[in-house]
Amino acid sequence: MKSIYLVGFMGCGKTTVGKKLATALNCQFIDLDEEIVSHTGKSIPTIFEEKGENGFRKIESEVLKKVSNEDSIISTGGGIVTRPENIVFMKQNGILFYLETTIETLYKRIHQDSNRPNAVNRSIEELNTLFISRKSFYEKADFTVSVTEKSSKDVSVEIINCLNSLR
Ligand SMILES: Nc1ncnc2c1ncn2[C@@H]1O[C@H](COP(=O)(O)OP(=O)(O)OP(=O)(O)O)[C@@H](O)[C@H]1O
Ligand SMILES: O=C(O)C1=C[C@@H](O)[C@@H](O)[C@H](O)C1
Ligand SMILES: [Mg+2]
Repeated sequence: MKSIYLVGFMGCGKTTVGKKLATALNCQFIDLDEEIVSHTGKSIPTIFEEKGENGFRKIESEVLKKVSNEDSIISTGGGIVTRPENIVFMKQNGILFYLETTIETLYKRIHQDSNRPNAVNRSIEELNTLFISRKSFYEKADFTVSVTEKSSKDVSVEIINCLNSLR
């Protein structure tokens, strides 16, 4: 099996669905944000504070390359697609699933969480502007799975069915 990358905006469920998928498929689970924290020894808000978003993106690309293994489910960070080189790398190494939903759903899930510097203190309109600016990059994924009004288990079953249909 190739690596499976989950991409999509903050709050679409990449981490939650990724864990379920890895359990169901009995393979390694890698959360890129968690890897960044363990490689640097710093929280994501601290990295943003100290190095800015550009510094964070540089580390993110390095860690992506370091941890990408075959037979893994890799939940990426919401902004991974902002660097075209990351999309090229992930496409060479695996299959990309875009977990797609509405800005209303995303906003409800993330607006109270202080661990996402790009979401904290942003109105739904501001987040929507960021979402729209990234949409066409997420859509470069091999498959788009709508997650609206589906449980994370349902989403993982849908991804497994899609993978089975490729065999
Ligand atoms: N299908 C779902 N239905 C309801 N709630 C969900 C679903 N998937 C995820 N959530 C909830 O939404 C929140 C965000 O989920 P999660 O952390 O998995 O998103 P993410 O895509 O990994 O975000 P980020 O890009 O910031 O890493 C969590 O509180 C999670 O429990
Ligand atoms: O969408 C974003 O810009 C981000 C999403 C998170 O997963 C983290 O990677 C970080 O908070 C940045
Ligand atoms: Mg996540």
